[in-house]
Amino acid sequence: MSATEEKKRPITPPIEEGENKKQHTGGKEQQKKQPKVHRRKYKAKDIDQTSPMGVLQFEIDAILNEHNLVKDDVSNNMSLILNDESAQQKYHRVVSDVKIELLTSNGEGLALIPHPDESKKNQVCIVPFGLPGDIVTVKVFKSHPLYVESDLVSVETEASVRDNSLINCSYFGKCSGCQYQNVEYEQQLKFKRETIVNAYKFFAPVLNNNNRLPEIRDTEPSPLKYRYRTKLTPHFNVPYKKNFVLETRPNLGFGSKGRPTWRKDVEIPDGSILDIEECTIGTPIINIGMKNERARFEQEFKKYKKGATILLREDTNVVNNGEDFELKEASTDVEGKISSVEVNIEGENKKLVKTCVTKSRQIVTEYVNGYTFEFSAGEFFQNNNSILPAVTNYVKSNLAIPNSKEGEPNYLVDAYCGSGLFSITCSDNVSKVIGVEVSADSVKFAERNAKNNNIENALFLVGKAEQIFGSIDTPSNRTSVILDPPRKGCDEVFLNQLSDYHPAKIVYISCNVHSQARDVEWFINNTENGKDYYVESIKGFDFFPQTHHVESVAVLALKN
Ligand SMILES: C[S@@+](CC[C@H](N)C(=O)[O-])C[C@H]1O[C@@H](n2cnc3c(N)ncnc32)[C@H](O)[C@@H]1O
Repeated sequence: MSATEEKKRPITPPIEEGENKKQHTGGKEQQKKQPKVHRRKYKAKDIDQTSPMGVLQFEIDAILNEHNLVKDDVSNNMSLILNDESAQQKYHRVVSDVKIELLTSNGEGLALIPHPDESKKNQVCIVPFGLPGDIVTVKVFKSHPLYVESDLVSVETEASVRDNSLINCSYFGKCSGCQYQNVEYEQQLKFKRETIVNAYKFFAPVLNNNNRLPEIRDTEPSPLKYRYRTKLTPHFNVPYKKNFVLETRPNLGFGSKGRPTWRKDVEIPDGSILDIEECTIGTPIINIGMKNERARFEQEFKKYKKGATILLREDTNVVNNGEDFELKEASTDVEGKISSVEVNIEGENKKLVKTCVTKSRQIVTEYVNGYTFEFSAGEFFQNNNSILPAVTNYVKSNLAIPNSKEGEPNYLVDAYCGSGLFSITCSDNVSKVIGVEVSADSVKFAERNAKNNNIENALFLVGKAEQIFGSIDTPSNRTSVILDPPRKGCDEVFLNQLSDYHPAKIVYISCNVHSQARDVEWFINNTENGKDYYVESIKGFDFFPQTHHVESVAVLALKN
């Protein structure tokens, strides 16, 4: 055996996990001390079931069910893959003739491919940018106990939903931001509705299996399909080395999704961060800001000792036509002039003057349905301004308490209210609004926003939603509650209190329909008064066209 062959040998013999090592060391001479062999073990990470990785487990079950398979039929020998280089090569290979069967909630294709080790077995393979019906070639590059990850190499037969001529961005197919640019918009909306259907199937099985869910409504389209995102955060990396000085400008842009090669019309350079000059889902002023900040970075990158994120947040100044106005601090062009974009408001004698703010503590303004909202540029605010009138109107129309008599008072509790978007836009239909929010900073803005919009019936409290009901004195049978929690959803403490409070209506808005479905199931089936409610409607809103994301609004009402 030559020296090079020697080097290629596996580091350790391929011992199965749990196998008695003595079997391999039998014989007297084996009593001698053997050098300790370090074997790598697969460590499963704790995952939130409602995160994309958690949802994937349900999606794997779905594809297995479809083929009458069980998990053993697709399992991978992780001990072997981690400890045996030749096994690794066998697993991480190119596979052709792969049929994409499902789309995950993360917007990736899911397929079954032959197992590299056992002819009777298969593997579940994730194929980013693969669409249901595509026949593709993939390169498997990472293995997990029940699935493998791959890059899309080429598309041999295109799915009927694929139309690559629709692609609007030269980085689509490698950038991790968009998944659906090559799908007609109507079809994107259908995919998103399917995500909601599946979320309730996976996370609300009791309600789903007992026909206690309404038909999921059609997804509400975004008025803007591109150029809608009012916030972008391009970033860059600097290698971590002592006294390291950057010689060339690092890539500034967004994370890449593997190393796919399927786009034959453009060559997208590799890199964990793609260098992106323009993002077609960002608003015009955000892209002007991106150009300005890239030019500045070109001059200043040597100053950076570590990677960073650049904030680009749209700021909207409402200006009466013909009135003089001064622009606040914002991104400037190479000549030091503040960049701005003007938009006329139809039928009104005012215009919107938009700039791009880069400082996270700076106060910015959004204009929604005639209301203005101020908040810190780095804080949460919905990122697609164009769909906000439709969403806020929908929420408002669903707060009405059934069988109300003329003149009867009615109240609104807006849990997780942020800087007051729903409290304020829904305030004119109700006697009093109480907004609750954990961030004191956001509450200050909610109060300020109520004042600026001449809203006098709103009160905002700093506190955890889980602790609010003690301090809320509105009669529950005349009160509707809005929930708009972060991605992880509500906790059981909150849902129990909500059930004890027993409001007349609940409108639950969510950017993670999986945690929403879990919470709705738990609220109705596990809380004291949950049985008094039914799910009146569920509808998706497309805040992020071209991507897999969908927001969902579920309305719960009291049974008669
Ligand atoms: C998805 S945002 C919604 C904000 C607001 N409804 C809007 O649309 O602008 C969720 C908000 O919940 C707040 N939050 C997070 N955990 C909370 C908790 N336990 N109690 C109250 N608010 C919380 C966050 O600070 C954030 O403002």
